[in-house]
Amino acid sequence: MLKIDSLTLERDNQLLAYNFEIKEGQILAIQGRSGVGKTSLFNAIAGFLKPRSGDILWRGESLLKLAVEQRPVSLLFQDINLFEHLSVKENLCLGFSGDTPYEQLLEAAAQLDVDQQLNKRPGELSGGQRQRIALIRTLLRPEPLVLLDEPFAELDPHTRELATAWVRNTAKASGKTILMVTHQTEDVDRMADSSIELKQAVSQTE
Ligand SMILES: Nc1ncnc2c1ncn2[C@@H]1O[C@H](COP(=O)(O)OP(=O)(O)OP(=O)(O)O)[C@@H](O)[C@H]1O
Repeated sequence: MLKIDSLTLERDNQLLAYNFEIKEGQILAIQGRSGVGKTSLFNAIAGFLKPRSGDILWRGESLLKLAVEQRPVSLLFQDINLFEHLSVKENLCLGFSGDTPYEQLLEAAAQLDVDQQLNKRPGELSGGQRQRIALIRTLLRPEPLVLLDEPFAELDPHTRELATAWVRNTAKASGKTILMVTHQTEDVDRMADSSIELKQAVSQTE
């Protein structure tokens, strides 16, 4: 279980408030207007933003006392970070300590139609191709909790369908718990086990 327990974050003199939980192995879609605090929530779960109050509990333990690198979290932000001096294939293999699942990575690249791009540099790829490379790496990393911030934004409808199916199948096969920000109702219908809509910031701080 991931429990977001009466969490508040201070951002831009506003207090953002969250309270929900998700069972392990489930996929939760998070919706809500621009600026409502979806990315801020991911920053707090990953450890980049310190909450003002409340708690984030994973398997009953607070994540707040853990440093970023100790948290059981793999995340894909909107501004995808790929290293330009490395090939796409090297980028794909980054971040695995020890056991890099080469076969799984290559199989995923083929399924998502980016297997012809592996020897290129990230700068030679389209936005949608970069997004798929980052998505593969984020999901195949060993961390059990996966945060995806608009992971399909750059994809055309056909590729989007491929990618949503791949994410769901991969997550279910490996028991991942996924929080996914999306503005598309069809992503929610195709992928999510449940969804929540975040509401406007509750109050202004002094
Ligand atoms: N680095 C930052 N420093 C200060 N305030 C920030 C920062 N990033 C975001 N904010 C503010 O925090 C609030 C929530 O922003 P956030 O990016 O979490 O929203 P969002 O729901 O993810 O929006 P979008 O759908 O546009 O990505 C906004 O009022 C925003 O202006």
